[in-house]
Parts: sequence; C-alpha cells; structure tokens
Amino acid sequence: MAFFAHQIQRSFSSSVVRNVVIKNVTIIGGGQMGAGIAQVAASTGHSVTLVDMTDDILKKAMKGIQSSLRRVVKKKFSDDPESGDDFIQKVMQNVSTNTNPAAAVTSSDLVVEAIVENMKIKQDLFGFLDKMAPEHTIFASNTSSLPISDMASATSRPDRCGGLHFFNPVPMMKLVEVVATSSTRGRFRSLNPCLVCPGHTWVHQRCVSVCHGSKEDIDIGMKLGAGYPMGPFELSDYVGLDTIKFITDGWREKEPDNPLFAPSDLLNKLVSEGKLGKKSLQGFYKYSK
Ligand SMILES: CCCCCCCCCCCCC[C@H](O)CC(=O)SCCNC(=O)CCNC(=O)[C@H](O)C(C)(C)COP(=O)(O)OP(=O)(O)OC[C@H]1O[C@@H](n2cnc3c(N)ncnc32)[C@H](O)[C@@H]1OP(=O)(O)O
Ligand SMILES: NC(=O)c1ccc[n+]([C@@H]2O[C@H](COP(=O)([O-])OP(=O)(O)OC[C@H]3O[C@@H](n4cnc5c(N)ncnc54)[C@H](O)[C@@H]3O)[C@@H](O)[C@H]2O)c1
Repeated sequence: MAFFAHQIQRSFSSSVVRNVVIKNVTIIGGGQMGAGIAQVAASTGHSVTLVDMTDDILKKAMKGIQSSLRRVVKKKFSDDPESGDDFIQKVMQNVSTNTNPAAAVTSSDLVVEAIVENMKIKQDLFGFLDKMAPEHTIFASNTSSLPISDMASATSRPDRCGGLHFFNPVPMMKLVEVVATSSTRGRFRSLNPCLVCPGHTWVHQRCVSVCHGSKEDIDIGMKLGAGYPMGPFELSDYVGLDTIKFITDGWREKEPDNPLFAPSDLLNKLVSEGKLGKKSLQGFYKYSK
C-alpha cells in the first residue's frame, strides 16, 4: 500500500507518466472508499485533498479517518501510545478538504475518483477535471465495474488515465488492482475486475433465486463452510446496496439475456426504500451506529 501511487505509474509505458513525482493527491468523493483512500495516501506521506459536495459529508469523512487511524494505531503502536498519537496527528495534517473540485486539482499530481458508480457522472467529472488540472496530472478511477477507457475518452489525456481499484475497508485490505487501457500501452492488460469475478456472479444468482428468508443461513454457511470473513449478504450491506445495484444493472445492460444477471426484486425494493446497507443503518440487516 505504501507505494500505491507508484503502482499506477509502473503500469504505464509513457515516460510522461513514469516521470511524474507523486506528492499531491486529490481524492474526489469522501464516502467510504474515498475516505479510506485518503487515509492510506496520507499515511504514506502524500499531501491529500479530499473533495465532496458538502462540508457535512467531508466532516463525517474526516471523523471516519480519525477513528480508523485510532484502530490502526492501537495495533501498530500498542507499546508506545504517545508515538501513536503523534502518528495520527501527522496523518491528519496531511489531509485537507474542499468542496470545489476545480480548486482542489490545480496542483495535483494524481487524482483518484471515488464517486457514485455511474458512467455519465464519472465522465462529466473526468471531462471537467481535465480542463482544470495541470497537464502532468494522472487521473485514476476506483470504479468496481465500469470501463476505464470510456472515462478516459471524456478527457484529452487518455494516456494518463487508469484504474486504481481499492478494496473495502481500504486500510485493512492489501489488494489494489491497477487497471491500464489500450491507450496507456502498459505492462498490464486492461481488465474489468468485477466483470470476470465468478464469486460475485454466484452471489448474484443466489440472491436472485433463493434469498427470501434464508440470507442468515447463506451467510453463516459461507462463513463456517468456506472461511469467508463475511457472508455475501453481510458483504453486500458493507459495500453498499446502491453500489451493488449500479454494478449489477450495468452487467445486465451488457448481457441482457444472461440469467446470472436477472434483476433482484429484493435488491431493487431495498434500494428504492433508501435501505442502502451499513451506511444507512439498514439493508439486508439492521445496524446500530
Ligand atoms: C442482491 C445482492 C446481489 C449481490 C451481487 C454481488 C454483485 C457484485 C458485488 C461487487 C462489489 C464490488 C465492490 C468492490 O469493487 C470490491 C470490494 O471492495 S469487495 C469487498 C472486499 N472486502 C471484503 O471482502 C471484506 C471482508 N471482511 C473482512 O475482511 C472483515 O470482516 C473486516 C471488514 C476486516 C472486519 O473484520 P471483523 O473481524 O469482522 O470485525 P472487527 O471490527 O473485529 O475488525 C477486525 C480488525 O480489523 C480492524 N478494522 C476493521 N475495519 C477497519 C477500518 N476501517 N480501519 C482500521 N481498522 C479496521 C479492527 O480494528 C480489528 O482490529 P483488531 O481489533 O483485530 O486489532
Ligand atoms: N463500497 C465498496 O465496497 C467499494 C469498493 C471498491 C470500489 N468501490 C467504488 O468506489 C466508488 C465509490 O464507492 P463508495 O462505496 O465510496 O460510495 P459512497 O456512496 O460511500 O461515496 C460516494 C461519495 O461520492 C460523493 N459524490 C458523488 N458525486 C460526486 C461529485 N460529482 N463530486 C464529488 N463528490 C461526489 C457522494 O457525496 C459520496 O460521499 C464507486 O465507484 C464504487 O463502485 C466501492
């Protein structure tokens, strides 16, 4: 994770990208993923600007980063709590917030987008930021399922666009997928991580066909029998049911006849009722603050 900013550079053959020193990182979207990415970027010494639409959202994000850092420090500095406090203070000093994306990218070396999983909204953002950011700035998306090349096409810098797909919760998960496109001609081939993940389609199939009344059994079964830390319904709540819906609707648009991607009435109902999972305190399960 310490070298996350360099991973994207290593996947590009272009010297323009490879020679950029990444110091200033702008994260657009201060939800669960954006806040986590801001935390790891700031913890590895980068100067981070976190952007979202309102100050309230950003305040909540900063609070979340601070409490996650406390959990990290509890382990990392278990025998030296004072150094732990210093670490938290230093990391928090590396993060500033802004509700104005244009101002936030003026001296950015790397922008990581972590907003809603919707191509049109992401393309609008990429197109807008392209006009505001310096020429050398690299654009990355944290998308779960959308083609990076379609976002890159909204910019004049497709050779400097890629994917940095972090996993949730970012401070705990050690995997980051680096996604290149044909324009970046990198060492990595362009891929759409979640579109090729059979586990996820298995979950979808189960949810469509058998979830009525048996989610607890499925979750317990997968934890006890397969060693998963969370069952598929718990994990869906953790990811966010709105995000899951965006992803699965996108799959269906691409392959309308594939029975694996048939719509889930239950998922649609929960999302329409604003039951988005852990972040709204209700999804498949109920949660307390
Ligand atoms: C109808 C439905 C259709 C479904 C279709 C499916 C469609 C496809 C879905 C695609 C989704 C794609 C999403 C995305 O693109 C990709 C992803 O990110 S997938 C998610 C990947 N993440 C996981 O799989 C997480 C699995 N869970 C875990 O690993 C653990 O449960 C946990 C989250 C680490 C929590 O651990 P627990 O033991 O359960 O709980 P604890 O609270 O005790 O935590 C343990 C340990 O971790 C520390 N910790 C936890 N969270 C944080 C944090 N945010 N920051 C810092 N530290 C954290 C905690 O302090 C504990 O430390 P300890 O006390 O042990 O020292
Ligand atoms: N949730 C996960 O487990 C997970 C894991 C990996 C990747 N992702 C991807 O990360 C992205 C974000 O997911 P999330 O779970 O953090 O979502 P989230 O709903 O928690 O947060 C999204 C944030 O983006 C903000 N936002 C929306 N449009 C914006 C705009 N135009 N400008 C600035 N801010 C804007 C929202 O206010 C919100 O705070 C999605 O593309 C998702 O697919 C999610």
